[in-house]
Amino acid sequence: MDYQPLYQALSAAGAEQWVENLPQQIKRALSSKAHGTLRQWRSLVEQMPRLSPSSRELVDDVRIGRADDISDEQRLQLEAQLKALCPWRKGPYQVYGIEIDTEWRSDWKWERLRNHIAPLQGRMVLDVGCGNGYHCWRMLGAGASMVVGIDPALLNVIQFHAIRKLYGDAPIFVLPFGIEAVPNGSNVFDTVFSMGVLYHRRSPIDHLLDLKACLRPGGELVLETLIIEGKQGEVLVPQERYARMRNVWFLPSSDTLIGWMQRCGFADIRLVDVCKTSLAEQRSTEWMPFHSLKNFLDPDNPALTCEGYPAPIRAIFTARLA
Ligand SMILES: Nc1ncnc2c1ncn2[C@@H]1O[C@H](C[S@+](CC[C@H]([NH3+])C(=O)[O-])CC(=O)[O-])[C@@H](O)[C@H]1O
Repeated sequence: MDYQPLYQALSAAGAEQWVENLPQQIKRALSSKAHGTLRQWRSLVEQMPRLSPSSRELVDDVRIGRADDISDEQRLQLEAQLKALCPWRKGPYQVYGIEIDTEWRSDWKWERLRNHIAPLQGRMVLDVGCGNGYHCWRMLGAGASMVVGIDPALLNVIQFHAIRKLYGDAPIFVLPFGIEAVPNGSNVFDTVFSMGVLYHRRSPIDHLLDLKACLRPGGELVLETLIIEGKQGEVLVPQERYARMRNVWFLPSSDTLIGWMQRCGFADIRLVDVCKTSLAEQRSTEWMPFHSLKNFLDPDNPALTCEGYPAPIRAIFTARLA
């Protein structure tokens, strides 16, 4: 992938210090010898064909090309290549007539927030914990001038490379590391998204401060996370697992989280959506055949997780950096 447009945009925006290290950071992560299957995944993407899609839709879904752009044989081969990158968690994607039916209906989350955020037209956007980049594509579709996603899970990054190859050149990049690898002096983004990440962080306040450090003054934060119902000051710290996930730390009430955001210096904080995750939004599919939400809830009481905690409720907040 040609990262030059990314380096140029970041340098022009004033993040020269990051750009100095970025090529090394990317190279190191994508050639990690500690990761057994990484080389296999990368060669799978290399073997995928460079096609010319007759259409590219990003506004209302992510749809690249049509079924009749390629032969049946080509489609079967492409489908097998994409399946070799399973499990696909975030999507859905339609590519050359292949429906990648992912574990999550990530498009539903986008629907819940799209009318509440500052218009992305011409904005430089960072999506922290972007998964395989599904929402990054929707951000590009909403007119962002450049979208940078970051995610430390390498299968996600490789899935993004696959979709990016099928789509063709575009100002969209997914970088193979977490928020902690973004250095000081990267406060160049007009909008920063953090969706589904805060509860994975052991220090939620530091996460909010890290997000703040990526925003230019006046920029917008879009924060989506698991919450609990409760008053100001209430927060759930699961004893061990939450909905079978080991790495879940802080589930605040919405008022508690608003307090944390205020304390971190965010202004105009708005709670724009609260939604109980349904079994239709997160489920096992042909493209993610493992256990999903249904298996993580109490079989006798779907209002509870199998550990006895309140079942997942997700909230979306917007805020501005004063
Ligand atoms: N330190 C970190 N820095 C950045 N990303 C991280 C970090 N730790 C984990 N992640 C990444 O954050 C993503 C969270 S998933 C949300 C995806 C998308 N945003 C969505 O809203 O659908 C939600 C979930 O699976 O619980 C994963 O892709 C991790 O690899």
